[in-house]
Amino acid sequence: PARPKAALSTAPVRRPPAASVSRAPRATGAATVAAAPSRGVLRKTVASVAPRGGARPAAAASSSNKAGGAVAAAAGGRRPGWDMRGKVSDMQAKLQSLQSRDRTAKEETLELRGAAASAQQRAAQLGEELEGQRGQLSAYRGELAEVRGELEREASERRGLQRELGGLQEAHKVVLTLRDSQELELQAGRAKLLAQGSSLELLQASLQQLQASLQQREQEVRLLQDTVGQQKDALHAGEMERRQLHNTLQELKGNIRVFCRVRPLVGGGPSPHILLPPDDHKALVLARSEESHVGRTGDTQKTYNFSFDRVFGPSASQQEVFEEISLLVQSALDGYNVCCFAYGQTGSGKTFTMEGGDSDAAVGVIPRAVQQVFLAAHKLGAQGWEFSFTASFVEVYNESLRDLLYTGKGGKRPEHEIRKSAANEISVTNLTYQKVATEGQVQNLIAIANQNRSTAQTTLNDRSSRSHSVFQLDIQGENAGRDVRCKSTLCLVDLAGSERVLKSQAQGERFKEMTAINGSLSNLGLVITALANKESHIPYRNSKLTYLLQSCLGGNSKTLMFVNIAPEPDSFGESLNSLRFASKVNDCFVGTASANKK
Ligand SMILES: Nc1ncnc2c1ncn2[C@@H]1O[C@H](COP(=O)(O)OP(=O)(O)OP(=O)(O)O)[C@@H](O)[C@H]1O
Repeated sequence: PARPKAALSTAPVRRPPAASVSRAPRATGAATVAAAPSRGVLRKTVASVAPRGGARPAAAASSSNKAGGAVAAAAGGRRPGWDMRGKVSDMQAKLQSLQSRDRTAKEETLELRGAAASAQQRAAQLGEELEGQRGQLSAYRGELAEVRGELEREASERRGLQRELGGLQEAHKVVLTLRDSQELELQAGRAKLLAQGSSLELLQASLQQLQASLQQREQEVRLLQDTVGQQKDALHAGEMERRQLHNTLQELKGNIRVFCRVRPLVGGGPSPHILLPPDDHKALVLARSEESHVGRTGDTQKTYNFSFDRVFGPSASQQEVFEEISLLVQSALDGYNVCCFAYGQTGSGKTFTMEGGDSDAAVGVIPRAVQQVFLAAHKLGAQGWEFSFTASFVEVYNESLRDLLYTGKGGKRPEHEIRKSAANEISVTNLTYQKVATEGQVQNLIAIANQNRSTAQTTLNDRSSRSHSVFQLDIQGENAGRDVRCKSTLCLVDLAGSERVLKSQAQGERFKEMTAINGSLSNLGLVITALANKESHIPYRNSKLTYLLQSCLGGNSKTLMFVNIAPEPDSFGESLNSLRFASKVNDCFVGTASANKK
C-alpha cells in the first residue's frame, strides 16, 4: 500500500505542465534579444521549476516585455542619423537593459543551477527511490508470480476439487437413486414379509395339521410295516412250502425222468414206423414188418411199445418242450442239482433240442433255461434272495476234456483233469469258470463255445456229433435276512451220437472215437442203473462223462433225459436201441433228492 502512494507523489514532478510556460517567452516576440542562450536555460528552468514558481516566468516575461516596450518606444520613433546622442542614449538604455537582463539571467542561472542541483539531488533521490521501488517491484513481481502460481495451483486444485465434487455429486445422486430404489424394495420386502408372515401363520397352522396327520400316518405305516413283515414271513413260509411241494411233486414224478422227442421227417409227412397215440402223450409205438421165420405166413407186423414221462411228436414246438422242463429249472434255483441231457443217434435232433435254431421260436433248452434262471432269480430278489452264477462249457472228446470257453490264441491248449474235493464237489483243472450276471453274458459264452467247436470241426470232420458238450451253471443263493443259503448246479448236456460201432463200420481213428462214445454212453446207463439199484459202488469214474456229471447224477439231483428219435426208416434200428436205453433209464427210481440248503 505504500508504493502506490509514492508513485502518486512523484508523478507531478515528472510531468510538469511545461507546455503553457515554455510558450510564454516565444510570445514576447523578442527574437533577437532572447535568442539561443536563453532558450535552453529557460526551458531547463521552466522544466525544473515550473511547479514551484509559475509566477516567475510570468514576471520575467512581463519585465522583458517592459524593456522591449521601452526599446520599441525608442525605436518606434526612428532617430535621424544625426541624432547620435539619442542613439547613444538608446544604446545605453539598451545596454542597461541587457545588463539588467544579464543579471537577471545570471540570477536565474544561479537559481536554476540551485534548482538543477536540488532537482538532480531529487532526481538521484528519486532514482534511488525508483531503484528501491524497482527492487520492491521485482520482489513484488516475484511475490506476485508466487501468488499467481499459488493462485493457479489453488485454481487447479479448486478445479480438481470441483471435478471431484461433481463426481461426488453424481455419486451422491446415484446413491440417492439407489437408496430410493432400495427404500422401495425395502417397502416391497416389508409388504411381502407381512404377507409371508400371515401365510406363515397359515402354513404353521396347516403344518400342525399335517404333523398330526403324519403321526397318524406313521402309526398306520408302523401297522402296515408289521403287516408287511408278517406277510413277508408268510411269503417266505409260502415260498419254502412251494419249494417243498414243488420238489415233492418232482420227486413223485421221479428224480430221473425221460422225455422222448421225435424229429420231423425230412421232406415232411408222417413217419412210416413210428406211431404216436393221439390221446396218450406218454406212449410211442415202433412198428416194423418182419418176415416170418416159419415162412408159411406172410410178413408180420412187429411192434415195440414204449412209455415215457412224456413223448413229443414231430410237430411239438420248442416252447412246448421247454414248458415240461421249466419246473426242473425252478428246482435248480431251489438248491437242487439238475441235469438234463439229450441222447440219440447222430442227426436225431439232440443239438436242436438243447441249443435250438436262430429264430426266437427255435431257441432251445439251454438259452430258455438260462433266461428262466435269471428271471426267477430276479423275482426272488424281492424276497431278499441274492444269487451269483458261474458258467463253464466243456467238451468230452475221445475221453479227453476241452475247454469250450477257451479264448487263448495259438500255442498248446491247457490240459484238463477232473478233481473231486473233500466236500465231494467236482471241478476241472484249467477250465474257464466265468462269472455271469445276465442272460446276454451267457449267450456270449455260448457263442464262444460254438466258435471253439467250429474250429475243432475243420480239423476233424463232423466232430460235434462225436463229442459230448456239457454246459454247467453253478448257482449260489443267499437270503441274508433269513440266514438261508443254497447252492446247486444246472447241467445241460448234448451227448455224442449213440449209433453203434458195427453199423457205422468205423475203422481206425473213427473206431476209437466210436468205442469211446459207446463206452461213455453205456457207462452212463450203468451209473443210472447202479443208482437205481442203490448199489454201494457207482462206477462214475469209468468214463470222463459220468465222472464230470457225478454231482448232477444221483441222490442229490434231478435228472431229465431226452431221447431223440430220427423218423427215417433206415434209422429204425438205432431208434429201437435208443428207446430201449431210455426205457431202462426210465425204469430207474433214483432215491429222493435233497436240496443243498443250509
Ligand atoms: N424238432 C425238430 N424240428 C425241426 N428240425 C429239427 C428238429 N430236430 C432236428 N431238426 C433238424 O434236424 C437236423 C439234425 O438235427 P441235430 O443237428 O440237432 O441232430 P443231432 O442229434 O444234434 O446231430 P449230431 O449228433 O450230429 O449233433 C438239423 O438240421 C436240425 O435243424
